[in-house]
Amino acid sequence: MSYETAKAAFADWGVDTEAALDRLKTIPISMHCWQGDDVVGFEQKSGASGGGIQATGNHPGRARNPDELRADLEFAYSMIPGKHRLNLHAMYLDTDATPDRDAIEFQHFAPWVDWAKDQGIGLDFNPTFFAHAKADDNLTLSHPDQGIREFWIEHGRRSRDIAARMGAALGSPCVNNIWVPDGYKDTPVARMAARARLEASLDAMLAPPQDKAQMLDAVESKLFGIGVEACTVGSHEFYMGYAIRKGTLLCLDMGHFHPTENIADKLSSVALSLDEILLHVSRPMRWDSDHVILLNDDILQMAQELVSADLLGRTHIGLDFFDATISRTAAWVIGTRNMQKALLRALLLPWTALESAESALDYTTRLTVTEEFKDMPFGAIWDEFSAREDVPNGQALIKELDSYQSSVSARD
Ligand SMILES: C[C@H](O)[C@H](O)[C@@H](O)C(=O)CO
Ligand SMILES: [Mn+2]
Repeated sequence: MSYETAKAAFADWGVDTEAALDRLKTIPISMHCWQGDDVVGFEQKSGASGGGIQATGNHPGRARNPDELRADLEFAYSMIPGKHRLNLHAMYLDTDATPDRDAIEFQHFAPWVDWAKDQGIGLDFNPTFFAHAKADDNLTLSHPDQGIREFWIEHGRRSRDIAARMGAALGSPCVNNIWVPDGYKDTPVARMAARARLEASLDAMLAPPQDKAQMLDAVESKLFGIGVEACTVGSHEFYMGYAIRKGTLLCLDMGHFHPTENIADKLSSVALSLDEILLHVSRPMRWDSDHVILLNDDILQMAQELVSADLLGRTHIGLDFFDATISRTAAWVIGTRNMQKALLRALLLPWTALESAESALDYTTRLTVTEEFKDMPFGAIWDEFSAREDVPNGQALIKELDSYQSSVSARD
């Protein structure tokens, strides 16, 4: 179907496709660097990612150094319409120096900032509280040992400084997201003590003031992880309370809740108490939290909530998945485009009609409209968006993904 025909079909329902395309173009997605190398990082050491997160698979082409990762990212961005961001973890420093985590500085990340400037993209950042000998107990900021806590507090403080410098250099606030793996494999007896230590460490870490125009603090909860099945110190309730009391962003990771819980339903609840939200868009499956996102009901409902609750202006959308069984660049491209497609579909819904049906308790009309809309020509609108942004679709996209993958397959 041509764009003009599809546009007319949406106009019949009072939906302006041009307004939807204009809005979609302005929504950046923060692509996570760690999909490109299986969460290994560039600290000039070997070892597993730890912290209960693990990429499985051995598809050829893993980026082995910052240059390879940047090349892969550039390719991925060229297959995704619009301008996006990069979400960098502290263990992806680019330097010949070998600073420990409590000694990282902005200069160790300067090549990333220069590159981001060249690309015209913003950066987000994360302290790395895993894959380190001082995290081997699965306890970091809540460790009973004060020396270990102080080590990680220093890492966190430095990460905030680095994030602020990144934000200042790029003219766009850098979200610095704190996720710690802290937890217990078996039932602990002193949960309160662990949570009090985590809170005190976070307070110490966040004490130095930062300019919100340069960096924004975010905290991320989790229900459980491999090796910490019984208790996660930074649970949802812990961080929701912390974020509300301290004025940080709350990071909602779609893979960090019980499988029957729904992020779409949480957004409006937390948004009434928080200024801004960070999303880690992911796809949980059984006990794993990080499959490449599909254009499925979870993602569609979340995007609908962002649009209907008018939350796009205060929600930072980041991705968080890692799959080493498929082309890593294809994973980024598929996942990011799916997030955009979900947003586009949400922007193309007849919200006025739906909301007036709901407020009139006319649930029959609400259901009829949402079901009829499933047959609307969303694909033609996406095709138009991609064409305007000079990005391929369908078989042309597959050809590009295959050809890039072939060019990196010889990496060992
Ligand atoms: C690498 C990320 O920090 C990590 O995935 C975190 O965000 C998380 O979700 C851990 O399960
Ligand atoms: Mn996450």
